[in-house]
Amino acid sequence: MDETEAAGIIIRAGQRMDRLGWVPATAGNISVRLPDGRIAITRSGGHKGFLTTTDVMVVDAEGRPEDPALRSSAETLLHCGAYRRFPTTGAVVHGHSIANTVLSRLSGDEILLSGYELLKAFPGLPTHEATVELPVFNNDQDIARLQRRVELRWNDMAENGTAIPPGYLIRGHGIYVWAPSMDVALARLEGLEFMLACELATAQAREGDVG
Ligand SMILES: CSCCC(=O)C(=O)COP(=O)(O)O
Ligand SMILES: [Zn+2]
Repeated sequence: MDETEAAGIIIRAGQRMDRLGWVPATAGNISVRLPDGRIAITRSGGHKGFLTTTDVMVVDAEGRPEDPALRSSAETLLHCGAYRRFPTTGAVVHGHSIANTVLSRLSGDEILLSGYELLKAFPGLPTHEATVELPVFNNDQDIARLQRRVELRWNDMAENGTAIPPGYLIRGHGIYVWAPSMDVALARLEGLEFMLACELATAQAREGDVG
C-alpha cells in the first residue's frame, strides 16, 4: 500500500463515519500504518466526511510530520500509541458519537459489555457469553499525558490477566478503535457503537421505570 492508496482508505472511512453520524463538526481522526512503519493520518481540523487527498499527511512512528509545515491530528500520539503497543495494528479510527459521549460521562473507569451477540466482532470471542472491559479515561488536552495514562492502564490490565480490547473511551470526548485493517477497524467500531447504543437505551429504559 502506498500513500495514495492509504489516503483513499482514510477518505472512504471518513465518509462512512460521517454517514453514521460519528464525526460531527471537525471531530474524529483516522490513520493507516504504511508498510514501512510510517503513518498516514488526517490533518487537524477538517471535516472527516469531506476529506480529500490533501487532508491526509504522513508522520513517523513517534508522530513527527514528514512535512513540518503541516499539522497532523491533535490526537496523533494516541494513534502512535496503539500502533506501538499492538504491532499487528494497521488502522486506527476515532469518532465522537452521542452514545459513546453520553455513556462515557455516566460511567466510571470502565464499561462492561456482556451478553451481546455482537461481542463476536471482537478478536478471540466466539460467543456472547463473554465480558469485554472497555477502559474509560478522563479527557485531557495534554495528549502525551493522556497516552501515558492509557499505557499504564494497558500495563495494569496485562498484569491482572484482563484481556485488553482493541478500543477505549475518553470521557465526554469519544472512542478509539484499532484493527489490522481499516475494514476490520470500522466493523469493530460499528459493533462497539451498537453495543454502546444498547447500553444507553437500557439505562434510559431503567430510568423511565424508576420515574
Ligand atoms: C471539534 S472536535 C475537537 C478535537 C477532537 O476531539 C477531534 O477528534 C478532532 O481533532 P483533529 O485535530 O484530529 O482534527
Ligand atoms: Zn476527538
